[in-house]
Amino acid sequence: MQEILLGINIDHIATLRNARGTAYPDPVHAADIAERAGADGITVHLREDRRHIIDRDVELLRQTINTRLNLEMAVTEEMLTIAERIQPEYSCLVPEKREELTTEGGLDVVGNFERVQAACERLQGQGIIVSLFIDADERQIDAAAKAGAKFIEIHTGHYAEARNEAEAEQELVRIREGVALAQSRGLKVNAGHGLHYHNVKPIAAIDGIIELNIGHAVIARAAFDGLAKAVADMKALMLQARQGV
Ligand SMILES: CC(=O)[C@@H](O)[C@H](O)COP(=O)(O)O
Ligand SMILES: NCC(=O)COP(=O)(O)O
Repeated sequence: MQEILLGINIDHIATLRNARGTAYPDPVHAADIAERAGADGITVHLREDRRHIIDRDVELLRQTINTRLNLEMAVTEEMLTIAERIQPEYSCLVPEKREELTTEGGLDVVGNFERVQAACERLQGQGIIVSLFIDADERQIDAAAKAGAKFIEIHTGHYAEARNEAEAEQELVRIREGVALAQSRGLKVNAGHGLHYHNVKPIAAIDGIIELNIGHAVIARAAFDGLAKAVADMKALMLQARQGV
């Protein structure tokens, strides 16, 4: 049986921090906990609007991560320069729209071929492994291979957002076929986006997928799994104060 790896996306630790402008919760601390719990890599998306992860986080994570840093980024000169300076193990090129709540689809490698190819060449020339975040679409997979990327990350958002079982099954078939096609083109395959505790198993079962990148659902689950202790710790502190401890 082939092993499957888990990359944990910690963007939304930073979302929570930035909501109050505090120094906590700290993505560096989150990465440490995730790694100790078995994460095989840490993923962050440095968005152009810096709505969650900021440059300082990426710099500190680069110094502290013990597994691998996967830097998700738009294909812009600004981000390419940052990646060259930070030297993540992986750079995942993603599409970005300023007004979107989260990434809405895969990168259009066909429509931006020269730009993506040049970015692959530039980053891989620096020893950074490039992954292209794309839909399970034959034309995009072919273009990704032609652009020289070593990996693709198949966008599982359409599967995650399926409105019924038939739609989910249709998306699963598309993803399975995409994985097989990508492998036949010499690409290594990761997957991610919108995966959670109730929809991950059929994707994780697909042979050939090397790693799943999962963030939002894990951070959301952590809030509830940790809530009872957090409340009890606060109450204990207050009672200690009344007892003069
Ligand atoms: C590329 C991808 O699927 C996710 O990493 C997503 O882009 C994360 O960004 P947000 O956390 O802002 O949704
Ligand atoms: N590339 C996908 C990712 O990093 C995590 O996406 P999500 O689980 O936060 O939707």
